[in-house]
Amino acid sequence: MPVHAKICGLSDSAGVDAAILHGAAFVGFVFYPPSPRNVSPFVAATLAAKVPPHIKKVGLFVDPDEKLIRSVLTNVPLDWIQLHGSESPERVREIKETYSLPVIKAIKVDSASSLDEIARYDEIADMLLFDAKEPKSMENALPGGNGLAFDWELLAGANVSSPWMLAGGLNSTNIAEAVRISGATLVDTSSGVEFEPGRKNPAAIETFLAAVAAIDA
Ligand SMILES: O=C(O)c1ccccc1N[C@@H]1O[C@H](COP(=O)(O)O)[C@@H](O)[C@H]1O
Repeated sequence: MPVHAKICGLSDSAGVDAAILHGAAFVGFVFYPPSPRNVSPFVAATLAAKVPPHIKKVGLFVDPDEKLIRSVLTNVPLDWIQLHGSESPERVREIKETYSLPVIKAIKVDSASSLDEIARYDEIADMLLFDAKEPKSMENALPGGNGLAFDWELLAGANVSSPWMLAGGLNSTNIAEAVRISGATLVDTSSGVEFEPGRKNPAAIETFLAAVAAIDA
């Protein structure tokens, strides 16, 4: 089965162009001010205008309030909302219904028990995304986008009925193994295609997407 990729945390034209040219299925913009990848609705609107309709535009939020979501959606024609905080199932449902957009809910994984969360969101979110849980010991950790991988074996036997995406520390050198072990058909990267946090590397985006395209999942 083919594997499709999301390139997240895009904040400039060169990164967006590389994602489009080399076959991303999704592009992501971060609307979370503490992140080095945060973009204003104005910048995101300019970048989103470059994206052809077959590539889906995802807006990433962390426990967003209505004011933030509205200010983004007024300017940026998102196709998906990604919720990467501690949003409850009720809040996920509310956001879906209020904005009539499909929602990706991130589940943070650090052990088998993390997967208990699947049952809480599986019938509510339109897609789940598995990312590494940020370790308490990590200084300046973000709620995601820390470039950390988790034990992909945990997903091998997981019972998920919604579509799901693998994230967390993925790059061109580990993506084939990550897909082989986890069984993912959708993958997401941000840190793995950067020069430094918040500065995407177009050549690394190209290499990552080529590695994804070469996978015979
Ligand atoms: O990228 C961020 O700055 C970010 C901030 C807050 C929540 C999530 C964030 N990023 C998302 O985390 C996963 C994994 O990223 P990485 O490849 O390990 O860097 C991915 O969905 C990012 O978009």
